[in-house]
Amino acid sequence: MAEPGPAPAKLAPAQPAPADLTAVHPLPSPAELAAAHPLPQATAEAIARHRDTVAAVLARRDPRLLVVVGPCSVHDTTAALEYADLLATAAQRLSDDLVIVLRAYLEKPRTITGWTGLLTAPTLDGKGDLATGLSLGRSFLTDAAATGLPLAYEFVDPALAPYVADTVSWAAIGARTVASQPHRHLASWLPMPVGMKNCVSGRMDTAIAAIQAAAHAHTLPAVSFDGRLTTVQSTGNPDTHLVLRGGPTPNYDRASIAQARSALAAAGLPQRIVVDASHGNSGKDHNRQPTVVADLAQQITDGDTSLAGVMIESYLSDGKQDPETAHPRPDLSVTDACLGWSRTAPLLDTLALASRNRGRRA
Ligand SMILES: O=C[C@H](O)[C@H](O)COP(=O)(O)O
Ligand SMILES: C=C(OP(=O)(O)O)C(=O)O
Repeated sequence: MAEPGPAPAKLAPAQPAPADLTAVHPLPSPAELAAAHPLPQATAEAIARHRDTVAAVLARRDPRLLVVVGPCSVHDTTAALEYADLLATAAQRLSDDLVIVLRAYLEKPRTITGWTGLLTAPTLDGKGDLATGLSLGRSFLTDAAATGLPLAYEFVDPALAPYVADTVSWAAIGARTVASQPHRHLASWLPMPVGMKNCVSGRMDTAIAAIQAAAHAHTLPAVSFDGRLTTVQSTGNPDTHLVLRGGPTPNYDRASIAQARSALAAAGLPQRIVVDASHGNSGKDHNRQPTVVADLAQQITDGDTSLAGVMIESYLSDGKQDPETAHPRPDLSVTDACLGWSRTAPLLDTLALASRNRGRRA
């Protein structure tokens, strides 16, 4: 008879609840936060129209070009609203050719560690103060939406989406989360077009799989309006699309766009692509964004109808600063380096001309 093996290890007992209840910080429900920072009816109606317009651009029912532009992250809401006012004026002027959407990103995904954005760490010191962040963040989003601009937002933490989603007209699932099932399921539920970014590695197949997954209905957990964890049934998002952001090498060139078109066609998906001029496409050097935009403008002028949109990281001043600096400037990015406004405005004119030229060819 075989020797009996070692006794199975006992399962560790469940951890007791933390004794120090002062370490627990209850948050408002999405309904309570929305009541404190409501969207006026007229703004909510404008957001519904913006979502339809962005979807129409992506489906080519509207011939204009989508331009998602703005800071890498918002760390100073007053300065970011100053930027939004500049952009709103440009958006109005160029509205025959461009649908301009403000990057209003309040959550930052990190490769390893770093500041996670205003919503979760409003004080820049890395100390999470979610209650303050949610209040400051939603107040900013309602003010930014009041400029009349559609807002773009990357949903990093699915649990926080119900607090802000009603303000958003275009969403991103980022390069670091596009493989994640909770993010794909969230996208299937979000009531706006969602761009799926290629992975940091440069692979686009994960984003294409994300587009397919989010098109389906799913059952997912979500925080309800009154703050309870509930089961939600999504219907599937018909307006998801690919965002090329480069990887170790760029993927905005004609060959990469053609490769993306083929991959989308092979998956039975519409060949509609947004290209991010920053991140892997600029090697994170903001000075390279104008070169990327000029190349994309030429491709659009030459009649490429698969190019539905362009993303630019832009802010009031050129460059970036260390987020841990003692007195951060309000006008300078604390995450990726951005193009300053004076170098961004001419790029918007270039893209408007390219969009008009493409329209003339059609
Ligand atoms: O868009 C911003 C950054 O590229 C993203 O948050 C990742 O930043 P990190 O690689 O510095 O963490
Ligand atoms: C983090 C971002 O992009 P990516 O996911 O492409 O790195 C971003 O756009 O802020």
